[in-house]
Amino acid sequence: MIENDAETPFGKVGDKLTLGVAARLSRYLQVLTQAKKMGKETISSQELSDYTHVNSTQIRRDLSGFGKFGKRGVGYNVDSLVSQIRKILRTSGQHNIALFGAGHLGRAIASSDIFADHGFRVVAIFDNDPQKLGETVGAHQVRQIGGELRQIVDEEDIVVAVLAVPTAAAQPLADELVAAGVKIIFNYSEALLQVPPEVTVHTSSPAVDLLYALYFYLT
Ligand SMILES: NC(=O)c1ccc[n+]([C@@H]2O[C@H](COP(=O)([O-])OP(=O)(O)OC[C@H]3O[C@@H](n4cnc5c(N)ncnc54)[C@H](O)[C@@H]3O)[C@@H](O)[C@H]2O)c1
Repeated sequence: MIENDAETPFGKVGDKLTLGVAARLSRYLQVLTQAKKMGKETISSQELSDYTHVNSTQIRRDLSGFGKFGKRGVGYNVDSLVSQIRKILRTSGQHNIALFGAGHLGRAIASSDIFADHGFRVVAIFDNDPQKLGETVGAHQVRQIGGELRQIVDEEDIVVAVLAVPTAAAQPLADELVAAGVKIIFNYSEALLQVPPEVTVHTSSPAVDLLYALYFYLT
């Protein structure tokens, strides 16, 4: 178990990680979480490399501080690595999400466990189409975004807003979310969102992911 001020290969647990380290650890975590779901108990650095495209020397270096369970020939213990990396990424525990847009994508997200697997829980779903109000999507009834957004963000302890709305709707919505105190926006639209520095935007684009895959194919 890593304490909050414990040393890790990346400094103390409370220290800020570089973007590169955070990105690599997130990718390891994604693979490890899936491996755990599939009942895999150990994983080698080569397997992690195959799934993440990070070279295995870099992986061994990143995980060298976790050597206690990175036994030669056996590989890393999946369970231990998941909890250690979660601790370093400070993603242990539950984090609440509000979903905006109850259309095709919003419904798919609300009914799947893609976020739940990583400790994220959808606690509210919003849509501005009056016809969708009150519809049940996943485990929730669709709500309308109203003046009480800040109150809901506070009461439900919402950390992340997931935007599954048309591109044209994304910026005005982001402005409302920033005003309501949301600190992380996960944007599925194509909009290039402008937010103040204290707010983080992550834009998910399958085409960009595909370009990344293409790069490995071509090189
Ligand atoms: N990155 C990805 O993997 C990915 C995949 C599919 C779709 N998308 C994007 O996700 C978005 C949604 O796609 P979709 O297919 O679900 O569209 P959709 O039209 O089925 O659903 C959009 C929903 O957003 C609602 N909406 C519009 N303005 C809103 C606002 N201001 N507040 C709250 N709700 C609002 C609409 O009423 C509708 O229910 C689009 O921007 C699309 O390009 C991204």
